Amino acid sequence: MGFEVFDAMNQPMALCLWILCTGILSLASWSIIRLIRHVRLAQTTCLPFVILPCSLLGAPWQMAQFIVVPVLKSLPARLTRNWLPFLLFNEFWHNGYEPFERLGADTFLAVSPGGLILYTCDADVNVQLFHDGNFGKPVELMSILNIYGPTITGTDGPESRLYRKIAGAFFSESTLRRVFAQSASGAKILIAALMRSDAHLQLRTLSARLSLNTLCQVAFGYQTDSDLARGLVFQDSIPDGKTLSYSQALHGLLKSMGVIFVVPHWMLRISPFRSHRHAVACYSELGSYMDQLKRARQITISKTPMHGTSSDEDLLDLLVQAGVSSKDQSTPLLTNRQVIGQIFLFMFAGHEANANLLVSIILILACHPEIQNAMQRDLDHLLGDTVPEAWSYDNNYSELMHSTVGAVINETLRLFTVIPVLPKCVPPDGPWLSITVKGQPHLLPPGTIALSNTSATYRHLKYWPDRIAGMAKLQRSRSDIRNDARQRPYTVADFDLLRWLDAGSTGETTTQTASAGFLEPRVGTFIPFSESSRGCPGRRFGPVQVCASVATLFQTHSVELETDRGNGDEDACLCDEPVLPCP
Ligand code: HEM
Repeated sequence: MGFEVFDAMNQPMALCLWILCTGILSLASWSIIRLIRHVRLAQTTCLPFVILPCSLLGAPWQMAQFIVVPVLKSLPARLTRNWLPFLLFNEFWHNGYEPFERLGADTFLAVSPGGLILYTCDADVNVQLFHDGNFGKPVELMSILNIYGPTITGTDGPESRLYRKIAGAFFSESTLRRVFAQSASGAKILIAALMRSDAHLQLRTLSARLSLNTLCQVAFGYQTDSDLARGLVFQDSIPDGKTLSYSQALHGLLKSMGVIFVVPHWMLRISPFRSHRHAVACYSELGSYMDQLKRARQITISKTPMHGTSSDEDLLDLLVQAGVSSKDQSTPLLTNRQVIGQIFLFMFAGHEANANLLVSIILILACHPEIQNAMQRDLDHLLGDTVPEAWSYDNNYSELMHSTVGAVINETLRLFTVIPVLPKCVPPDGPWLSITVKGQPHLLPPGTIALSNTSATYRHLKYWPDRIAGMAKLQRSRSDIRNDARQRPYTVADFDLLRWLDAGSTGETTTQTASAGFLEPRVGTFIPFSESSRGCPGRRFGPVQVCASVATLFQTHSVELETDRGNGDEDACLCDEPVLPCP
């Protein structure tokens, strides 16, 4: 009797244990079989490869890394340093070229049970990935952006090309004129906000609000300077029927995209976590803002048939018109979901990178007063005492971009690259594709993901010799520096304007060329906006916006590091008088 009770109690537990063990064993066998298969595939390419326990892009790693990475990092570095960096997406920027250097290859495959990923920082391979039209975009990685409808980025092939074609007319010279003027006007409002004593704690938020407001005014005819002024003091106006302002909804959503993408929305609504309920509120309120925006423009267009003639068409005109039938077009080119999908994508892609770039510039200038001083000298020379309202894209932009201002923007884009890796892929249902590495062709199997690592390319000494950090290295051995993450010889220390300004007069012309003394980087070595058919459509919009903002901010004001807090922390703050004289 006693034994029967014991058996009965343990049967469920034994069953669970058996299922667990069988599951683990099956998963392990499946992983080993797939790994062997992928290693064989990697061998056929004749490229160097490194074996990883899982794929950087796989869902299991994405979910488990927050627990596993601290454990792996606590192990002796010699056990992990040759492979772990290739699994740490968020550290690609920090690591720069170092993991490639350690491995001794600029192009190699990472092989795991999840598949093959090509990592490269070789300029020639970058060029092939961007310009060979056979390489596609791994849309499944980008489908997180399709939360309101299919987007230009979350699709590939003819569909993505259609969205691009519709939006293309917006990126014209007349738009750039508006961007320049609006950015200067917005930056004046930002100055007032930055003068507040706690502004340095909100630099990123303030910059994002400025950038979003500029984009909205120029691309969607939405928001005003007064909205910006209120937004920058966190007194946004919230219309009746809403609980969040438009920018609160968008920025709140961008923080929680993952959860919105993965978890059913009804679950988020009843979740005990406030952050979940907030995420879904941001999602639905932003959806409602975009819908209202679209409907209002539809009404305007239908009432004024001449509205949106080619010179004054904004992006919203183009998208809304593509979503309605007309005399020439009996079936609309875009469905409602496709229109809203593009509005969302452009709202996101059109302001985030600019905002981050402006913040990086402000911080880097605070770290380098001598560079700030030089830039202000150029601003004095080019703009004198004229007010921003008197400046224009036609008269000032090109000159500014060939001066220290352009050098600051480019050097910041190089060292603080906004997107640390650009993904491409060999289409899973297509043929093997060839890439040439150091003159040798290699065939990549279908389904291979290719990551062009811009952070590593921009810190590759072959393309970007470290003229300043080289001096420091004379005093410390390279391996000392490499093993001490805090002392790495790049980023802030490596910020060097003369690369861009003195290009014609340095030995760098062997690898790079110069136009009117301003560096034109060798193709494939500087790709902040990506290239070719999937390159950034805002590649001119972004610099125009940032250039006008920087000129406005720094013509009359300076930033300096606030170092008197006694806790060793340093922040940037804005001063109404130039800290350093601008002779
Ligand atoms: C400094 C500012 C900017 C930087 C550094 C930047 C950078 C980039 C990069 C690197 C990509 C390619 C991403 C990839 O291949 O995965 C991209 C794509 C894109 N960017 Fe920008 N961008 C900037 C500003 C803008 C602006 C102002 C707009 C629009 C007004 C914009 C709209 C887009 C769009 C729609 C895409 C997706 C293109 C596609 O998937 O085919 N960007 N951007």
